[in-house]
Amino acid sequence: MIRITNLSKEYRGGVKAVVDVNLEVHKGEFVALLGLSGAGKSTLLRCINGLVQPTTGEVTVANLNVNGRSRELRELRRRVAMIFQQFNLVKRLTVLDNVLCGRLSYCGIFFSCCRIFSDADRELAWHALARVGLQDKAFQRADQLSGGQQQRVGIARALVQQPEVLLADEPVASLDPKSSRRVMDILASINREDGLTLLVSMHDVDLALEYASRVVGLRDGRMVLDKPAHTVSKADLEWLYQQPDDSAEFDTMAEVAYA
Ligand SMILES: Nc1ncnc2c1ncn2[C@@H]1O[C@H](COP(=O)(O)OP(=O)(O)OP(=O)(O)O)[C@@H](O)[C@H]1O
Repeated sequence: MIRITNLSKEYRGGVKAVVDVNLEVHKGEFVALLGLSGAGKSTLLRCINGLVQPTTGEVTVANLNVNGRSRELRELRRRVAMIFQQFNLVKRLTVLDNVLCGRLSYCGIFFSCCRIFSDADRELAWHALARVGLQDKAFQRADQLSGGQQQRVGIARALVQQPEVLLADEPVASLDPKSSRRVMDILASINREDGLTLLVSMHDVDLALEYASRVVGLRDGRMVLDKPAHTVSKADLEWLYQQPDDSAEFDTMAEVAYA
């Protein structure tokens, strides 16, 4: 479903955020992306949906080239939805209107500018709100909701896009433990019931190991861990989260932890 080949991203100023990453994610997998702050998780996710242009390498999603022609990119943007740590909702719009924003890529320019949605779109939005348990908040302004509720709106917006892949950039980093679990439960049910492929960057290792089927770890932009979640050991995590200063051997260590 997602194929990443020799992907590197160097930002202006010479920061190497992603270094020669090769990764294949299969349909229906639930992959947690782990690593220290600055390890390159967000950059990698953004390269997958075309928000960041890689310096070298290639990404395809469902055989569509992320850096291909603009028509291909438009199609890809429909198939790949993303949710963010800070939710990225339009604060002054209602919850329902925010969810309907997930349909914009299916409308013509006129309809999307005027925010005119079909009955079918509205039905999809109601259904998505029911799935995340927020139908009763449909007509409230988005900024009147708690963080956990706003993230659930973000998920509903992603669902109405009817994507094949859902990328989530630290979706629970700003939430309390109870809200985090609720969001993770919803993501797990979407993965299980809809067969959506999930790639989720996280800082909470326990949650990642509990919910994901596979763990990919980045360190200084390099992929240094790729294992089924149930086989990830304490030593793997210590290695992954070792501060760069702690490990003079890092550069010379040839072997990475793979299944
Ligand atoms: N737009 C940018 N311009 C320049 N450097 C950037 C840019 N975005 C990220 N970086 C740098 O690239 C590196 C990787 O950042 P990235 O945000 O991808 O890491 P991350 O693992 O997602 O971190 P966090 O967990 O803190 O979100 C960091 O050194 C960061 O400072």
